[in-house]
Amino acid sequence: MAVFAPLSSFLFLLQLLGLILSVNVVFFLSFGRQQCYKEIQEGMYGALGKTMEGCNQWPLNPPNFRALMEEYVNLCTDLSRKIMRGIALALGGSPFEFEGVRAGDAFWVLRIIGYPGLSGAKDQKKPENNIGCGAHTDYGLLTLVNQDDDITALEVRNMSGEWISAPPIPGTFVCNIGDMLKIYSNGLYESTLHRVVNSSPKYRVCVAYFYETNFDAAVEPLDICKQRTGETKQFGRAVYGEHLVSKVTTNFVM
Ligand SMILES: O=C(O)CCC(=O)C(=O)O
Ligand SMILES: [Fe+2]
Repeated sequence: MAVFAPLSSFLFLLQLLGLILSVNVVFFLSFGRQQCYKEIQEGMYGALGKTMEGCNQWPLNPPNFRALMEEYVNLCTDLSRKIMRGIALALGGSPFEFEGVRAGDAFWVLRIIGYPGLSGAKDQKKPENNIGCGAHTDYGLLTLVNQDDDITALEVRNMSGEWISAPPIPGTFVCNIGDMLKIYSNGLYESTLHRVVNSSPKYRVCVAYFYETNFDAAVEPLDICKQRTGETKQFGRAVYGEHLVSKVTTNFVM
């Protein structure tokens, strides 16, 4: 997990999202979590894409919400592609390792999450706030986490197995490495286990953008990474769309 400076400040957007999250308008609702996906047209990926086909449902108010979110997604996509070029170079490849059939048509997910503060959970007589996000790894290549500046809630498990905080640094994103990058890099990059525990009294908002491979990419360790890790393939082949569908259908069952 690493921290990167963003292209610009999105404070205004977070304020706007605070407003949106207080009313019941959703794309795909599960307790304060709203998400949209890069749209998959009918038949685009055959049986592989069937579960994910359809359009995002945008709220009509505020009227510029959709345009703002689409602009945000475009900026995050450009930034992520640039970061992936840097990572490709760092792995010893060409800057374009993650273009073409790998991530030239990168799938993406945008998730807007609201975590109630401790005071909101008091009436349930819970000693601590367990309305959060359980330990998991992200599925794709990279995640850009845009979190409230004044609440430390995101935790990461380090190599010694301890949970450590990833405190917000104003003006930056936390960047998670996802499962597909772990496979491509043959384990040189770890998809970091993380979770969210909001122990503050304040409602926390996070906007997480997930930069993925192509939906139908068949992901396996890159030769350049195998050479650096003793030629042994640590992971088998995984089709990103299958991995996503299996996570989505088991993680978000209502
Ligand atoms: O709320 C956060 O800081 C992270 C959320 C997260 O890990 C996720 O949505 O995958
Ligand atoms: Fe995550």
